[in-house]
Amino acid sequence: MAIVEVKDLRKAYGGRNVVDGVSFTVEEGEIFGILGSNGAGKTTTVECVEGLRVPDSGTVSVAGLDPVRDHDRLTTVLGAQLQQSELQPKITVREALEQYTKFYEHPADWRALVGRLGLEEKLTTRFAALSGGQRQRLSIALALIGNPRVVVLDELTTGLDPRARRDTWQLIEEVRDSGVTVLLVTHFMEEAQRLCDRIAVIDQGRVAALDTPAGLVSRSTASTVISFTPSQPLDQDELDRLPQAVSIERRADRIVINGTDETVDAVVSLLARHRITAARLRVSDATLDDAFLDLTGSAAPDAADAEADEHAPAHTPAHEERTR
Ligand SMILES: Nc1ncnc2c1ncn2[C@@H]1O[C@H](COP(=O)(O)OP(=O)(O)OP(=O)(O)O)[C@@H](O)[C@H]1O
Repeated sequence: MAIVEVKDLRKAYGGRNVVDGVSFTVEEGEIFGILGSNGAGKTTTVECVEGLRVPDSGTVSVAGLDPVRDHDRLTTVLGAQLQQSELQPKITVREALEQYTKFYEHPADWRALVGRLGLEEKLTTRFAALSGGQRQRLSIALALIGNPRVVVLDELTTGLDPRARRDTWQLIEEVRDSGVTVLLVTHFMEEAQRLCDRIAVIDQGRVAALDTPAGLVSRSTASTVISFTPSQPLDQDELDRLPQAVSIERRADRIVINGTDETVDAVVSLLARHRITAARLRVSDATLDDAFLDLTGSAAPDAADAEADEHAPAHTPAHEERTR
């Protein structure tokens, strides 16, 4: 059963459509990913779901509620990840949990959440003294305090080191396993591939594709990657004529080609024709990065982008129209 329904959502700023007819539904119990490059319109989309921005047109429904019109009731079904700026640096973990508990009529027991999220030892620690990973744990705890049916996590693991990121992935899976639907906004291909049941790839305000991670990879035209080191130089014109090759890269002495099984057959014949041997020949399935490139025409946003974002100024104008 769909718990979030977004239909033909549109939002423009300064005459530019930043969300341009986005539609998707999130099924109860899934981790649904919104994946896209910087500025693709991901946050604007989920903030419309959270009722923090007012759509220009289109409809959004969360458990049957209109996020803007029914905002008070929405907070009982939807938990949003805390923005760091919303907590005082001096507040302790315990104080934050107690304060948030008061916002809800039927809150979860914060002590149980603290146990689940491994924050027991940190109850008297001030927010400013928490590590990035601990802040994210607190952020998840605060999003879950109202016993929501859906949580929205926007770039939750940006800025975390790989270990803390993996720990956070496990927590997100545990949240889903406890019956809460997760709407996850991310830059990270690996994160999307590992966690999401389905992914909407957003490109320039539109849904470029919506499928399972495996479905996105297999529907991309470049579903296979072949790489090898030829024993003699290969003529570029001949490589360019390979059927269904989406990209051909030379990396030092290696050639890496994204294509299909037909491309692989053609590479093998080409090598045989010229009596060229291929050292360290590898044929593998394409990854979500390859599919992303194929679907959006731009390279997958990588960790470096995300780390850089951390230090970029937040979009403050959006908050002017926040409804809470
Ligand atoms: N309140 C606003 N006023 C003007 N422009 C805005 C506002 N909010 C967002 N934008 C612009 O809309 C576009 C989409 O922004 P959005 O934050 O939704 O993208 P995003 O996919 O979440 O990007 P990122 O990954 O960088 O956060 C961007 O070009 C952004 O600068």
